Amino acid sequence: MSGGPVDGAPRSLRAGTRAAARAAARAATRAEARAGALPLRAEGVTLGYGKGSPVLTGLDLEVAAGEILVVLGPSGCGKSTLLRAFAGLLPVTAGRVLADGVPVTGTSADRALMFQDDALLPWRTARRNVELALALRGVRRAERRAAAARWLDRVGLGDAADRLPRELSGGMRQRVQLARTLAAGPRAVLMDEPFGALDAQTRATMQRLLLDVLADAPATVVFVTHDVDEALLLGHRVVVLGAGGVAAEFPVPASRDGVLAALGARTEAKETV
Ligand SMILES: Nc1ncnc2c1ncn2[C@@H]1O[C@H](COP(=O)(O)OP(=O)(O)OP(=O)(O)O)[C@@H](O)[C@H]1O
Repeated sequence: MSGGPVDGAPRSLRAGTRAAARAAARAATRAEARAGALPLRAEGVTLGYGKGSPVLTGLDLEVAAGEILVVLGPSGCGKSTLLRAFAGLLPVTAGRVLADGVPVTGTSADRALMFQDDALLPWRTARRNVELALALRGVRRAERRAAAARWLDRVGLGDAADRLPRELSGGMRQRVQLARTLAAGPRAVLMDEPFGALDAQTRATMQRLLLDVLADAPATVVFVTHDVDEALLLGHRVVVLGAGGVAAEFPVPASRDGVLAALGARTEAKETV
């Protein structure tokens, strides 16, 4: 007997079945990885610095596992402050920040932060910058090199692995940062205007790269930007922060004009806020 019905089927049907099986395996891997993404939640959160008046008051915000939530809002409204609280770098004055239902009391490798500023160690090559993140995550020395090489390849920098940060362009350095951030397998990524300093073309490349990489290694993302188009391109949902808390919320696709109106910006005059 010649196996099951697939073996007896015409060649095109067998190929189709194999392709379907591969697609199912990919979907299963993605589902598995997505189950590892970290749900985040702010419950009645008040945040501030020292004795000054609070920056955010009684904020309620939920970020589902695997969701890309983009946070917009005028300068100084507290976007970075919110990210710091999710990262565990800033304690709440009131309320609770929860990751996977557990109160956040400090930093964790599960929750990675990526800034606009170039935070690479200047004396380490691109590869060794990525390896450092893996070492901090407890990856064994023998595996670090191969994993770092894979991630640098993934962001299109396989040939630049042995260059120092000063030998890389701004866009290349941000790509190393992205590789370094994601190589450590964080379950949530908190991104503070990560592409804000890049030229339009490099920025578009990075946006595509981020979505591409997240499709293979899903994580929950909270992404702060001033760019409405970037928000609508990347986000599953957009939240606009106003004085003290959430001023408006939009599922994506959302109307660009609606988001701009919530920001109080004049549609015809403003691309970014
Ligand atoms: N380390 C700090 N100490 C004291 N005040 C701070 C500190 N960091 C931020 N603030 C204040 O908290 C408020 C919110 O700042 P935050 O950086 O969160 O705003 P933002 O919305 O991210 O602004 P931007 O869009 O300009 O980056 C501002 O009034 C800021 O001056």
